[in-house]
Amino acid sequence: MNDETKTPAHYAASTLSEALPFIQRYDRQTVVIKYGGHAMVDEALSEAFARDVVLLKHLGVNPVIVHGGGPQIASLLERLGIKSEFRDGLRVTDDATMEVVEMVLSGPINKSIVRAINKAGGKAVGLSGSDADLMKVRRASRTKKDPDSQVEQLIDLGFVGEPERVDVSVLKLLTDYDYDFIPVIAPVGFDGEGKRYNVNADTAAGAIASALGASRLLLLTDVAGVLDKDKQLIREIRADDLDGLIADGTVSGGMIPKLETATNAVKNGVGGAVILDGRAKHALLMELFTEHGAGTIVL
Ligand SMILES: Nc1ncnc2c1ncn2[C@@H]1O[C@H](COP(=O)(O)OP(=O)(O)O)[C@@H](O)[C@H]1O
Ligand SMILES: CC(=O)N[C@@H](CCC(=O)OP(=O)(O)O)C(=O)O
Repeated sequence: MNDETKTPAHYAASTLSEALPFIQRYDRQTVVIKYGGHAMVDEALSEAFARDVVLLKHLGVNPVIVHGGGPQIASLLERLGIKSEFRDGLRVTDDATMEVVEMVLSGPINKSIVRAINKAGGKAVGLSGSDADLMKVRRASRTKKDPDSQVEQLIDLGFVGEPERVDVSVLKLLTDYDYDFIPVIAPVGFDGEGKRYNVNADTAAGAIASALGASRLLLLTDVAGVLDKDKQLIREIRADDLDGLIADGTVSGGMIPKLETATNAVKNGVGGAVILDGRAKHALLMELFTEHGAGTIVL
């Protein structure tokens, strides 16, 4: 049969057939998907995302979702007249901010993702890092050189947490093949005293992917991947390149914790971490089940 006589159904069937080696590669493998706040603003895209997650599950992959919600937190903080600032891509979090962060992440955002997946035929379960001892954190600290004295100064980020210990037992239970649940996790952790902490969603996803020994960590965001100074997509980054990319200003803002997460996850045994465009329909399927992949892979 030549190409002219092929119908769309023929193309669909051959696409499915070409996906076989990828379906075999990811059979029963855990893939942690970080669903960023910027990638969830469009309702049609959110529905497509939920359908793709359910399809992954039916194809034998074990998807675990960790979500963000930065823009949604920002909008509620603004409505409440609470000022917010970021340092090194992390939101400085005081008491009042923490209240809003937990309200937004563990409330409407988490539940809307759960409902979208369930509507598409999956069985999603909403959790936060505070459930079942999932994500114990320590207070995050950052330092900055004073430009005049060149002395390192401590930056206080307030209630920002860095994962210290991830207990994946609840995730193992939920994703057991007898039950087939899809965990959807809000990045709110707790410390040894039971205090709640705001964790950057990329960082949370990376820690969970490492603890699960995931084959892939997919970080969905609102850019095509990591861009160079000429705004061209960088297809591959090695862990050793990161410091240089930060130092020369190629990456900044929210891309810093994203790349730190990706490189740490790979160092900790995750098969590969990919930063990809959540605004592109079926980005997940393209990345996992086609030759082409999408975005920037960190190896
Ligand atoms: N080199 C870079 N390539 C791509 N994006 C970059 C780069 N440096 C900084 N960024 C910024 O990082 C943002 C992605 O991080 P963030 O806003 O935290 O996303 P998300 O909410 O999806 O986690 C991009 O929208 C872009 O503004
Ligand atoms: C400490 C810190 O910065 N926490 C983030 C948590 C949400 C998040 O990471 O959301 P996105 O992935 O959509 O950016 C915040 O408060 O915005």
